[in-house]
Amino acid sequence: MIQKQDASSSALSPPVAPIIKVERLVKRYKKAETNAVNEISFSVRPGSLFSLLGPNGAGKTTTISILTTTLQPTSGSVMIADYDISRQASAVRKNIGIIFQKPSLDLNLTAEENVRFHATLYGLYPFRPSYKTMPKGYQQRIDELANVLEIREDLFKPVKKFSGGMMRKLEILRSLLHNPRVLFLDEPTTGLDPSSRRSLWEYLSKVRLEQQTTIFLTTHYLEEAEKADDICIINKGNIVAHGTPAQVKAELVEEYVLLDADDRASLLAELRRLDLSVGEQVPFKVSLAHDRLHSVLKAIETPLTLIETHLPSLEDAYMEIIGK
Ligand SMILES: Nc1ncnc2c1ncn2[C@@H]1O[C@H](COP(=O)(O)OP(=O)(O)OP(=O)(O)O)[C@@H](O)[C@H]1O
Repeated sequence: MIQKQDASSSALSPPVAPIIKVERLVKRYKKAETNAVNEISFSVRPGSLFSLLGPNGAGKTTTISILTTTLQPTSGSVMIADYDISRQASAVRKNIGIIFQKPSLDLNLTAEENVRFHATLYGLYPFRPSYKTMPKGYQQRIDELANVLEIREDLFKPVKKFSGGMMRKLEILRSLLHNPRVLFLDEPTTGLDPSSRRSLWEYLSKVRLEQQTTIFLTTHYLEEAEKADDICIINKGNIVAHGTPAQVKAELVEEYVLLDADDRASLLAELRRLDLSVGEQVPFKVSLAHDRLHSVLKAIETPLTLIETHLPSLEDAYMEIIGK
């Protein structure tokens, strides 16, 4: 198992206190025979994009529900922005924004009304009957976010006229209104077409850069997780890999090149002289990181008839882990 628990500290930068710290978290549902989440520990760096990946039933929703204070853990501890989720749940809620799998907008209201009612419900601003009569602070914040998300023009339109992508943007806007330090997204792009999915990602990275928000994401889409700073793969309630996408890939899937030549004896002798790990089977399979490939190929003098590189994708790593 890969576990890079302390990706935040390096020789160049001082260690940064995690914004989320999960320690030995366990959830066992009533009457269940096994733990849905089985003593998992990980931490998330402030301002980073963190992705929790796993197949159906892995324990992602259970974990995100505990972290967002909607489900009680069986044991273990979770700290978010220095608050304990069990003892300081309301302080945790003030510091987080949540976007659930199912949209929760009122289709009969305009976009701005949806945001206004939410803001009033959460005690962020006193209720006023129109946008114009709301406090200046509210108007400025909603304008700023609507500009980032590029839905300024649509703020006063009824939500029932919105596309799926626009609704998602509105939900993001609404969840960011109180400046949360962490935004939780549970499979946010499920049901969106590829172009809405792409633009949602652009908006999320913009928001992350401009608002310094930490993003905690669960997804089934590997290409989305590949954009994350850190990923954590869970399967049957256990962490099976944790690190940057590159670390997960590098440690789980081998990078190699297949080489062949008419004069195989000469090629094999050369590969061995270059101190490369290679078997007798043809074509020769040479374990080689891609950054060394060029120099090794230049050093080989035997004329080659085959050069085939194999670079692992996160998908390869994922299938490798989940298949076990
Ligand atoms: N309310 C519940 N009562 C009993 N068992 C549950 C409950 N919710 C989830 N489980 C079980 O806990 C395990 C983890 O489920 P969870 O929903 O957290 O997985 P997931 O990774 O979010 O899956 P998916 O990708 O399908 O949403 C599964 O075995 C599931 O059957």
